[in-house]
Amino acid sequence: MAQPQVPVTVLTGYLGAGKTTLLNRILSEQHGKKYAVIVNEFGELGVDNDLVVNADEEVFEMNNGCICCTVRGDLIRIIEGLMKRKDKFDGILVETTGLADPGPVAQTFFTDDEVKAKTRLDAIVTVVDAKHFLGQLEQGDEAEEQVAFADVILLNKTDLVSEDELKKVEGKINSINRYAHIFRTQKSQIELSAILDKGAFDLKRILEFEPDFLHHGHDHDHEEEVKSLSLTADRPVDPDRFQKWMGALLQLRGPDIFRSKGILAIDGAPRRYVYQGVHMMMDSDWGTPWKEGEKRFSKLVFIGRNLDGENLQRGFNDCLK
Ligand SMILES: Nc1nc2c(ncn2[C@@H]2O[C@H](COP(=O)(O)OP(=O)(O)OP(=O)(O)O)[C@@H](O)[C@H]2O)c(=O)[nH]1
Repeated sequence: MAQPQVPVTVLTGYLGAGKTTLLNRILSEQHGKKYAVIVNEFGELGVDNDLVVNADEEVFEMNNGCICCTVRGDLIRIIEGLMKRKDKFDGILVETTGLADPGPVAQTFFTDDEVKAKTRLDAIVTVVDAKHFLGQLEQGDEAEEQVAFADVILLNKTDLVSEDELKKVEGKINSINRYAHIFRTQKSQIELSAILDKGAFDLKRILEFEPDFLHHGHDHDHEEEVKSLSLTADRPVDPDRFQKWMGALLQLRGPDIFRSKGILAIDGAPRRYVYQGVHMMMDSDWGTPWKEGEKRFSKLVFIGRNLDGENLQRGFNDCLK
C-alpha cells in the first residue's frame, strides 16, 4: 500500500514579521502530533535555532545562504533523510529566511521525484508585519513574492498600527494576491486549524501568475546590498550598556538595519538573554537556561544595508564586562 504523503507547511514572511513566534506557537500547542522542523537563516551564524521552543521536535538547521539558492540541495537532503527514518512525522514545518522567495522552495516539492512522492506541499503561510510591510515592498521583491505565493496570510502586529493603516495594508495585500485568506493577528496568534493540514496549496493558481513555475531555474534577484553580519563574544554582556548602545544605534541606523537579534550571556544570569530588533523597535526577554558546565557566549546578528562591521564590533565590545 502506498504511504500517505507527509504534509509540508512553509512559513514565510519578511525579516522580523513573526515567523518564529508562529512556529513556537505551533510547537507549544497540545496537538499530539509530531512535526519535523526545518529552519533556514540568512547569514553565517544561526540564532533562530536557539529561539525555537524546547519541544520534542527536532530542528534541522540550514545555514549559509538563501533557501531559494544555495541550500535547496540541503532542503532535499534533509527531507529525504527524514523520509527514510523509522519514526514517522505527522508533518514538516519549513521556516524560511525573511529574505527568501518562497517560489523555488515550493518548486522543490514538485520537481524532485523522491520529495514529490513522499511529501505534499500543504500550504504556504505568510506572516506580514503590519507596521513595516509597505516599507518592505520598497526594499526588494521578496515581501511581494511572499504575499503572492501565500495560501494563508497572517496580518500580524496589528497592535502597532491603526485601523486605517491596517485597511491600507490589506488593500495592498489584496492587490498582490486576492485568493489568500487573511487573518489579523497579534503575536502570530491563530487557530492551528486555520493553517495546518489545509490542502490549500493550489498549483493551478501559481501557474497563473508564474507560468514557468515548474520549469524555470533560478531567475530572481536579491537585493545585492542586503548583508548579514554576526558578532560573538566570550565575555559576559552588560545588559544596561547593551540596551543603551542598541537603542542609540537603531535610532540612528534603524532604517538600514532591517533586523537585529541576539542571544546574550549576562554575568551571573542563569538564562540566556534574548534580544530582538526590527528596524527601530526593540524587544528582549529571558530565554532558555544555560546548562550545567555549558560554555556561555553571546552572538549578535545584524541584517541590513551598509553595515559597518568595525563600528558595530567596537560598539558591541564596549558592552562587554
Ligand atoms: N508588537 C508586536 N510584536 C510582535 C508581534 N509578533 C511578533 N512580534 C515581535 O517581533 C519580533 C520578531 O519576531 P520573530 O517571530 O522572531 O520574527 P521572524 O519573522 O521569525 O524574524 P526573522 O527570523 O528574523 O525573519 C520579536 O521581538 C517578536 O516578539 C506582534 O503581533 N506585535
